[in-house]
This record gives sequence, structure tokens and C-alpha cells, in this order.
Amino acid sequence: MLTALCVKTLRGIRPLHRAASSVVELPKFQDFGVQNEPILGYREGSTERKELAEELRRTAAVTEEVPIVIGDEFIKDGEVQHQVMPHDHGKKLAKFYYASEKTIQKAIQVSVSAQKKWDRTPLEERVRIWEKAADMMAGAHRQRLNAATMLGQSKSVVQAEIDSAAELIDFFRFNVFFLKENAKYQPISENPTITRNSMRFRGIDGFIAAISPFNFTAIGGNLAYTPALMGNGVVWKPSDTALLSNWRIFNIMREAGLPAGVVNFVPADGPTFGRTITSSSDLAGINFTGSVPTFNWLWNEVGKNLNRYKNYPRLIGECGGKNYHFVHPSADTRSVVTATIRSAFEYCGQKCSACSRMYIPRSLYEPIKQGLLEERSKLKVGNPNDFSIFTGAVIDNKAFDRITGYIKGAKNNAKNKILGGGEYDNSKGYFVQPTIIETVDPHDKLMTEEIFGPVLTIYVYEDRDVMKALSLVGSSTKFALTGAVFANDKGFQQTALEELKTTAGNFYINDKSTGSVVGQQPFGGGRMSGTNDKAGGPNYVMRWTSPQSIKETFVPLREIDYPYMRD
Ligand SMILES: NC(=O)c1ccc[n+]([C@@H]2O[C@H](COP(=O)([O-])OP(=O)(O)OC[C@H]3O[C@@H](n4cnc5c(N)ncnc54)[C@H](O)[C@@H]3O)[C@@H](O)[C@H]2O)c1
Ligand SMILES: N[C@@H](CCC=O)C(=O)O
Repeated sequence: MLTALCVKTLRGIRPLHRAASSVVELPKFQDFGVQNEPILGYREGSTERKELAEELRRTAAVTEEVPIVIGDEFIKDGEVQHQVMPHDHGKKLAKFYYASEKTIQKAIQVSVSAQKKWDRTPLEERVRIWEKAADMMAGAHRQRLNAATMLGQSKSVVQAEIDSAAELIDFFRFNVFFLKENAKYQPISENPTITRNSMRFRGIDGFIAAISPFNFTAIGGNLAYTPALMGNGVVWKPSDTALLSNWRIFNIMREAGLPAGVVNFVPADGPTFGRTITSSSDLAGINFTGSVPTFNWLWNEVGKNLNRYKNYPRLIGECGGKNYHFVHPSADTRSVVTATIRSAFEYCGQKCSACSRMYIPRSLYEPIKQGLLEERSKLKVGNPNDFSIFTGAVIDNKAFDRITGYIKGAKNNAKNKILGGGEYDNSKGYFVQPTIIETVDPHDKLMTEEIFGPVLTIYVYEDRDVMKALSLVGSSTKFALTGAVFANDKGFQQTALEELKTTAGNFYINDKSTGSVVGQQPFGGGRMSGTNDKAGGPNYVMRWTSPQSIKETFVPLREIDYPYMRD
């Protein structure tokens, strides 16, 4: 079979020319009735660029006060917190309040009682709200979402557009599409005049706690609103450092018609929130994305409290990664360089999918090293108000200390050599320069621990030891989120596909380890990288329903004995 060789553009694929066959056997897919949101270009003079510049100015001009919202009540009470701009940490973008344990308990009660009515709302009506919200996000609210993401999470215009515009909108549209597709399945009814079987989707009685990370605005929207779409009541704890963008999503949903109390907006101190939700007998599920230690902690708490609950709480956790680029001697070196620079350093490496360890054969090391260093030196790090930056600052002082700790450690370890970067400065913003390190130890912590910052570590293997090097990928860490293999040798691609099967939930051949697109590469990892529920895929919505099978019989029941055993 011949397939088209394609160029991956910012979004989507542009066919280039015909190429040899894929190594992956595909089942037959049905056509999709929904499309990905196009990415805007923000060229000089474009309307979107002017609108965004104006929105950035408006957003930066004030410190917005963000309340806790429970049902219809707006609460401005609790420990005061501020969200600052990471690239200019003297500037306060939002003022908000940490909900106390009592306030969180109130949010739980409100969402449990709202759930009952909401679950009776016909699917068609719910779907209309989601579709309306997606259109609002794609239209009038797009630049407000982007501005909050750029200023609050320090994303470049490109990184904001793919997140708080495109991916967020896609999550809303595709989840609706997947819901409709899944609802098409109805069980067999052998003789519908006698008996009719059906299945309906119910929410889960209780509440779902949605706990979201800072690094993707879209993930916050997906974590809180997918359970809601399926008929659940939600208590949403946004990340402190993504507060304003998440607050804007919440407001869009209310404006689109989501009734009060279905999703409650509850900023809180992490451990206080975690303790309160896990000790509630109404806990029906946790929709979490964040680090492994936080998810492990939540899971342990649920285990300790198991006998209290009415349901077995569903635990969905998409966690960290130690993502790899593995280069084979047959690889195209220019593709390796381009893909690695983007994967390792876009958004300062603060994507769970970012490449942070690389395996290169000795025979290709010089050209790849030179290419990486040359491209690295061109990357502009700065304030996202400047549309020409490649990346902004890292999210906060904790991230700055953690990442620079790894860099300092590398400088003091003879096994590691900093090839490029290694500088940092937190006087105005939390800036860390993209850093490339070479190590001679494939088990060094630079090669095994999640750093979640702009630090790429390279291990060079001898060409003859390619299989030994390949085995390091899966054996040296507990993570299995994303990974990429660069090779033109089809036989090796096939070998890698099998040997690395359990090392990545999202696996790429000759492409970077980041940039999954909703509906195109459903996302999630295995092992300690998470429960792999594949956000952006058809199964995700099904995690948030407790389906009910119904058998209706239309004839009177008279016989005690078994009709098929009669002579
Ligand atoms: N696999 C994925 O899809 C994916 C996507 C994005 C981010 N991530 C991961 O997320 C991490 C970065 O995000 P982060 O720094 O926001 O993670 P984090 O674990 O520090 O925080 C995530 C959320 O949990 C909250 N939290 C912290 N302690 C808590 C507790 N004890 N109980 C309840 N909630 C608590 C935080 O306030 C935040 O809202 C990285 O490890 C990254 O790899 C994974
Ligand atoms: N889905 C995103 C990563 C999300 C985690 O941060 C990607 O594929 O790059």
C-alpha cells in the first residue's frame, strides 16, 4: 500500500509526495464528522494580531479579582493569593482566595445536589451548550483566553494559540462528537415486539473533583467540563498559576448556558483540597492531571478512605514523563535537530511530552550536536508581549529553583558536560536559557527524572550497541508518556515499534514527541505516567458515565418452566 508522505504544519498535515508503506497496521476508520479548529497565523497587520495586542494590553492593565464560585454564590473570602506574570513577577495579574475546608465542603454539597437535576437534562440540550461555548471560544472570546494564557502562564503567541484556542475548542467539539458516536451503540433486541434492550448514559451520583495543572489551559477545560458533559457535578480546583485563563473558561460556560452548581470554581491550597475531597463520602471520581507525587498522594488517600465512599471513586490521572528521542544511524539528521529543538524547548520544556533525554549513535553525533547548538543559539527567550520570542519564562520560583538545581548539579558533575545554555536569571522573570547537556551515564538523574524545564540531556551510544541502547529506554525510568524514534531503516522502525511498545503511550516515528492534536493523537501514557485514558479520544467521555442497561418486556410473564426445554 502506498501512503502520502506529509509535512506536518503547525496543525494538520500537508501531503508532500508519495512514500513507502507505513510500518503500522491500521484498522479501518470511519470518517470524522468534526474538524480541528484552524490555527491562526498572527502575521503583522492581521486582524487577530491587532485584537490580541489590544486584549494583552487590557488584561495587563488591571489585577483582576477572581472569586470562588459555588452555585450562584460569588465568594471573596479566604487566604488571599495572587497570580503573577512569570516573565515579570512584580506584576500581579489576578487576586484570588483559597477556599477553606468548610467552603470546599459546601461546594461538594452544591455539586452533589445540582448533579441530580443536571443528569436529567437531555443529552441534546447539554450538547447545545458545549457547541455554543466552543463557538464563543473560537470567536469573540478567543483573544481573551489567549491573552490570559500568554500573560499568566508565559506562553508565546504560537503556544497560546495551539492551547487556549485550538486545543480547548477541539476538546469541547470532539467530546460532543464522541458522545454522540458512543450513544449510537444500542444493545441487541432479538425480538423488539417482545423485549427491547437499551443502554443510557448516567452521571455518577456524588461529585467529581477536577484538579488541573498550570501548563495547558485546554487541559483545565477538559478536566472540569468532560465529566459535566456526561451528567456529573464537578468541583474544579484550578492551578494557582493558571487561574485567570481557567476563570475565563468558567465564565464562558456560564454564559453559554451551563446551570449554576454543575461546575463549581474552587481555587484552594492543594493538600487542603485533596484532604477535603478524599474524606467526603460523596467522592465519585478524581479527574487529575499533574505530577506523579501528587497523584500518588491522592490515590493513597482514596485507599485509606475506601470504606467511606458510596461509589468506588474513578481515579483518572495523567502524570509526568521522561520523554525520549531515540536516533538510529539511518536517521535524517536535519529532522532530528528540528524536532528535538521544538520538543525540548517550546514552552520552556514545560510540556509533559517534552523531549528531555536523547540517545544518539556515535556516527551521527557531530552533525546533530552542531545542528542543535546552532539552532539553540537562535532561540529568543523573553516576554510574550514580544511576538517574536520562541519561549517565555518558567512558571514560578519553585520551578526555577528545581530546574536550575539540575543545571547546577550538572556543572558540578564530571560525568556531565554543558554543551550550550546553562544560564538563568530570576531578577525580573523566571528565565532559564535552553540548555543542552551531554552525559556519559545513561542512568544519571538527568536521564531518568522529570525536570519539566528547558533541559535536554544527550547520551551517545556506539553504533554497534544500538540494541543495548534501545533497551535503556524502557529500563531506566518508570515513566512511559511519549517517545520518538528517528530512523529511515524500515526494519529498525518495526523493531523499535515492538521493543519500545510499553515505553510510551504516544509514540512517534520520525517526528517530535510533543504536539498531539485532539482527535488525531489521543493523549496519555502508561506505567507511572498515568492511567492512559486518552484525552482527545473516543474512550475518554466513557470514563465519566455509569451506563445503565435497561430491559423492557412488552408481554405478560406467565410461564415458570423453561420454554426451550419443552418437547
Ligand atoms: N500526562 C499529561 O497529560 C500531563 C499534562 C500536563 C501536565 N502533566 C504533568 O503535570 C506536572 C506539571 O503540572 P503541575 O506543576 O501543575 O503539577 P502538580 O502536581 O504540582 O499540580 C497539579 C494540580 O494538583 C494540585 N495539588 C497539589 N497538591 C495537591 C494535593 N495534595 N491534593 C490535591 N491537589 C493537589 C495543584 O495545586 C494543581 O492544581 C508535570 O509532572 C507534567 O508532566 C501531565
Ligand atoms: N498533549 C500535549 C502535552 C500535554 C502535557 O503537557 C502534547 O502532546 O504535547
